[in-house]
Amino acid sequence: MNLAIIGFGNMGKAILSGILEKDVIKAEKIIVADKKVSDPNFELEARFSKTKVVADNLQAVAKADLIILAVKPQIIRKVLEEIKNDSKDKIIVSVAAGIKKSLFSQYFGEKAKIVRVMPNTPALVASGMSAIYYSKTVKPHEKDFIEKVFGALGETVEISEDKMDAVTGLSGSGPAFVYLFIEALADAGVLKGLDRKTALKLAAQTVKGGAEMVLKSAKHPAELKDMVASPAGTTITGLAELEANSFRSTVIKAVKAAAERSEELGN
Ligand SMILES: NC(=O)C1=CN([C@@H]2O[C@H](COP(=O)(O)OP(=O)(O)OC[C@H]3O[C@@H](n4cnc5c(N)ncnc54)[C@H](O)[C@@H]3O)[C@@H](O)[C@H]2O)C=CC1
Ligand SMILES: O=C(O)[C@@H]1CCC=N1
Repeated sequence: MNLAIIGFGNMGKAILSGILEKDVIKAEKIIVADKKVSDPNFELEARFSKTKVVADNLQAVAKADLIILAVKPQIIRKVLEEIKNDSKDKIIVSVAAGIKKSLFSQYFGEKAKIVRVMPNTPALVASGMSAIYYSKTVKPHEKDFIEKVFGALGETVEISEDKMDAVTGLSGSGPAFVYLFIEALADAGVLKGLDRKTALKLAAQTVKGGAEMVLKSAKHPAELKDMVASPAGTTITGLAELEANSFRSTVIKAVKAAAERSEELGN
């Protein structure tokens, strides 16, 4: 498989990192295109030095069997217009939030092999979560290969397209919500006298440990919460404060708003 990645920003880099790290596709078979490459100040990080990086999208797609589109939803139409004649019969994988299969069909035809993926940035440390939707025309061995590509970035799950906006609000945008929580925990630690470095480590490891408990213990989060909260203790006092300030309701509203924004981007 020859791979082209169009868009070499946060997500394009995260995907390439995972592919190279797990050796899913050899660097020599990958070509990356990003218009910023033509900027005289553009510098390629050493870890990507074996991969060909160009400014011209058409050069990237010319020999590709698989094209990963990692440009912003707002400019994807422009890129599709540019590559449409040179990309028929190739597998098109888009990570763009909100952009539906029906748009790709307009450019590549109804029978085109379209895959939509919603990854997240923890992919950079192989702890990503990617939800994948395959159009019916994608063959089982092609699905296996794409599963391997995104499996190199962390966990994967197959979903129907109508769930993609919900996934985008939850696991696509979710890391940013988690970082805000970690930052707030650390700030609180600093407020109570911890140094910043220690506070941040305590906060991040607490979130990581909590997540691992949910994933590995098979216990409901409510049961795990109850295990922490001693009668008349510290935890229940803190939990009461979170409830009084609508913590859960606020998180639900944040994910809902992000999912609705994803819907809007597709319209
Ligand atoms: N950042 C994230 O956490 C996630 C992003 N996504 C999706 O990934 C896509 C990319 O997002 P980011 O990487 O965050 O954005 P970004 O802004 O970091 O990267 C986009 C890249 O596209 C390049 N670009 C702009 N116009 C171009 C053109 N005409 N041809 C080729 N390249 C061009 C830009 O120079 C930039 O390097 C978006 O569609 C987003 O919805 C999906 C899941 C998570
Ligand atoms: O903020 C965004 O639009 C992208 C999609 C999911 C995460 N980042």
